[in-house]
Amino acid sequence: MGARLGPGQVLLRALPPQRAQGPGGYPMSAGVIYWLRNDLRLHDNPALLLAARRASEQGGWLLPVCLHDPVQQLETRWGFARMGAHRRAFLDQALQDLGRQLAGLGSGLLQLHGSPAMVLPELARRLGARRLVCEAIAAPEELAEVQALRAAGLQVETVWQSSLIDPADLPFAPEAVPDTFTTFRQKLERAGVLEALPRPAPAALSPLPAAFPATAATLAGALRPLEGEASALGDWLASIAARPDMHSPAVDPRSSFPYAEARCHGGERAALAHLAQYCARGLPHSYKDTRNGLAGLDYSSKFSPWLATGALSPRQAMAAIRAFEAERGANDSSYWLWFELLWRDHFRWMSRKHGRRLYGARGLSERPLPAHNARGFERWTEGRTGDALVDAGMRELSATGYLSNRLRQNVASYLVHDLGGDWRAGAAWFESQLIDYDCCSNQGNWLYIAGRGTDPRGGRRFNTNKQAQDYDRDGAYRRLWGRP
Ligand SMILES: Cc1cc2nc3c(=O)[nH]c(=O)nc-3n(C[C@H](O)[C@H](O)[C@H](O)COP(=O)(O)OP(=O)(O)OC[C@H]3O[C@@H](n4cnc5c(N)ncnc54)[C@H](O)[C@@H]3O)c2cc1C
Repeated sequence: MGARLGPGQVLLRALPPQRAQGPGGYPMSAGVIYWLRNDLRLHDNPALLLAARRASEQGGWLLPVCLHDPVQQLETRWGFARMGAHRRAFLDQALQDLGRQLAGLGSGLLQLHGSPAMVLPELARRLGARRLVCEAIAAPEELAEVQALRAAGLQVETVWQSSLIDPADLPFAPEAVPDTFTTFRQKLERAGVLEALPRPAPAALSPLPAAFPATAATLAGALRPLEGEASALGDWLASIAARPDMHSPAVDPRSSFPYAEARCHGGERAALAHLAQYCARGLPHSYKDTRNGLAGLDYSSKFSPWLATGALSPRQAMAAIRAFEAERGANDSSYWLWFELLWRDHFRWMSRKHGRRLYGARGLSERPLPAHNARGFERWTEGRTGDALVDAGMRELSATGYLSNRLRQNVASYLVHDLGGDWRAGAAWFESQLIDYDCCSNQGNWLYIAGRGTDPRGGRRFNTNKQAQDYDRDGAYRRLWGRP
């Protein structure tokens, strides 16, 4: 199955004849599809718990599914694939881990190739299911995906679970969240609002559909589901099963997040092990002093790649930090982890509040449309701008899929304010490259730098020479990444 085939083509070619149907085109059967999105974990996953409950209430099966949408492989308008090789490789690690974990609970993970609107309703029909549960994501494309499933007749339940603070605990309506971060944080802290407590992982899951032509073990084989199955359902599933190009890039040993090493692998087990060792080594006590570092694993928490894929829940991370504080004392640094995780929350609420407007060229501002400096942008992506700090950062990003916050700020500012480039091209490049790509955090931070978001200060311009003096005085970082 070629990755470039559109989902429509895939289905039209591959579908076997329809089986007998019940009302609304769905045969009657007790079963629930759990569609995994950015929540690739068992711990603190209320959506999975709800799906499991629905399945057992009906005495039916539960099928965990994740999709590889070909849209991710298409070229953006800026001339590169939406999901680059590092992101794909890290995600694949996370899916393999989850597949094994689900198999351990007597279930499995089915990975399919296609868009949600094309694949999920058809899968439901063929399995005789109508119910689907997934996490809620407050971003335009993700909302449209759910709408399309409902329009296709599926009974979709979504569960909001990606923020530290539960929506019900906010001291204001989610639609009225203050636009400025400081006001948001202060109101929460004055009201004594705390993060929601993480929910335990399920101890067992309902079985896979009986009609399903594969064992849990073959399903857990991640990208090799259903080969050689003879039934029509098996043929159909095999024909749309994902087999993305699996060339994992070699990871540069200079990386601050060497995800080729087991300790930094994608997936829940590595995430939880990382969190445990981060606290056991006392690093929350020094976070605020080290967080502006540029190279190495320990200068910041490195939670973000696991948070972005959902392998780590922010509530679980915060629970570990609270336990650390209870045992070893709180200080400014451990507080600052909460502070930064609140930034992540704030960008989520902003996306939920302002919706599509945040994704337009002007953002929330009335300022003229941004220009696109095509040659400058190309030099920027390749680390050939002539600014040593920016170039070093851009090389690290494309060689490893990770970049420190300090350098993200500098390279973003340089594109927007020094090269006069379109912030959307920069955001799209980050989306393609970052293994911790998170739609709300990425969009929010780029808008913030470009002065087109909710921050009242009208943008941030970083003086990269001064930044190099302040944060890379001895030039070690620029030397480290001085060559590709
Ligand atoms: C232009 C730009 C684009 C960015 N794009 C992303 C993105 O796609 N995904 C992403 O997770 N972060 C993004 N960030 C935010 C930040 O750079 C990363 O979250 C951070 O570098 C991740 O490393 P860490 O986990 O070690 O962070 P730490 O410093 O240890 O922080 C702990 C956690 O707090 C949260 N956090 C910290 N800073 C921010 C911030 N500025 N905005 C939102 N959350 C924050 C993250 O969840 C992070 O994991 C972006 C920043 C900039 C300036």
